[in-house]
Amino acid sequence: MENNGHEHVIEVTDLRRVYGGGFEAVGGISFSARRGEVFALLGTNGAGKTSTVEVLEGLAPPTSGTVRVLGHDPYTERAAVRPRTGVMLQEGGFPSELTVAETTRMWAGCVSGARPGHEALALVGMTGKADVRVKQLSGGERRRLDLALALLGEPEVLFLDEPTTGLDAEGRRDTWDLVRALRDGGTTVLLTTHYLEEAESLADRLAILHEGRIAVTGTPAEVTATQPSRITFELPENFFVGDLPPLDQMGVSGHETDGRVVRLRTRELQRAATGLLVWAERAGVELHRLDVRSASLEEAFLGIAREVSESPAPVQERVA
Ligand SMILES: Nc1ncnc2c1ncn2[C@@H]1O[C@H](COP(=O)(O)OP(=O)(O)OP(=O)(O)O)[C@@H](O)[C@H]1O
Repeated sequence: MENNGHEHVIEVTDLRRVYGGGFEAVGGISFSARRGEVFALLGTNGAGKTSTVEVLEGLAPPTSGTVRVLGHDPYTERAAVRPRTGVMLQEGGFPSELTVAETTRMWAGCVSGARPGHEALALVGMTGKADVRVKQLSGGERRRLDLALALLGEPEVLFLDEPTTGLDAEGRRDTWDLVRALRDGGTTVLLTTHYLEEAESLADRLAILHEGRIAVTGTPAEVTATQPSRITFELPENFFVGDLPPLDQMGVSGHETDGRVVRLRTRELQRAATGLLVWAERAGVELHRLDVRSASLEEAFLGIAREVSESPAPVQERVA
């Protein structure tokens, strides 16, 4: 299969991975990523992200199901896939006595058509560290070196396993900018991360894994929309929730009170906020500590993890 334009570069269908002792780490998941798309795999610890990515990278075969990368089976057709992919592992594990430049040169020797090492180092802002030994690098600098090595072959598909772990805020933003630039240049990126802000900011689409299954998948906005938005405020003395207009008519689906603090949940944030503010204006009431916010991916993540662990059967592919 040729992969031009918008065809799927990564296709995972009913993937299962069962380890030696019979433990099912990945329980039949399906997702795909197009050319020039960032797809994020999120999940609780032990959810099956690495077990999935290892199969995509061709490091292990699926127990059942099919996986295609650039139209090929990454395990049985490794020679066709490997030169077109870049892999950034969680632990680079390079000889610590080598300098950054030596490491880059050594790695470039294993990559066909590698770009010059200094170019890869420049992409990740490591030009000034070329002569430093790997063992002297900070944790964040090692992650940048790992990324530079993954970029040596100018890959069409890039696997990034927790790429910004250990990076400071600036390093994280730099990596995000680089991933966006690679994506805009047509690279397909499969990202695993524990930073929900990272997924929200970078991913075109994402899937949240829980106990080896996809609990929810979609764009960050679609996944976030599975959770209600919230309005919080403090009612002044002598006012009670019963003084508010009927909550259901404002699109409010639920509420809690804690002393004078009122929390409203709604899936119609604009309608609920307008109803509340118009009421306050007319009643001459000042709402202290007013906070109006859409659900974040973090709330969606926590909500889904909670919901799935409480329900007997996982909810598959709730958002198409
Ligand atoms: N070789 C193995 N043999 C048996 N079980 C394994 C093996 N490797 C991983 N597992 C188990 O499979 C499950 C999924 O692990 P995996 O590393 O894929 O999760 P993850 O989502 O990447 O987690 P984390 O976020 O903690 O890195 C875990 O329960 C883990 O203990």
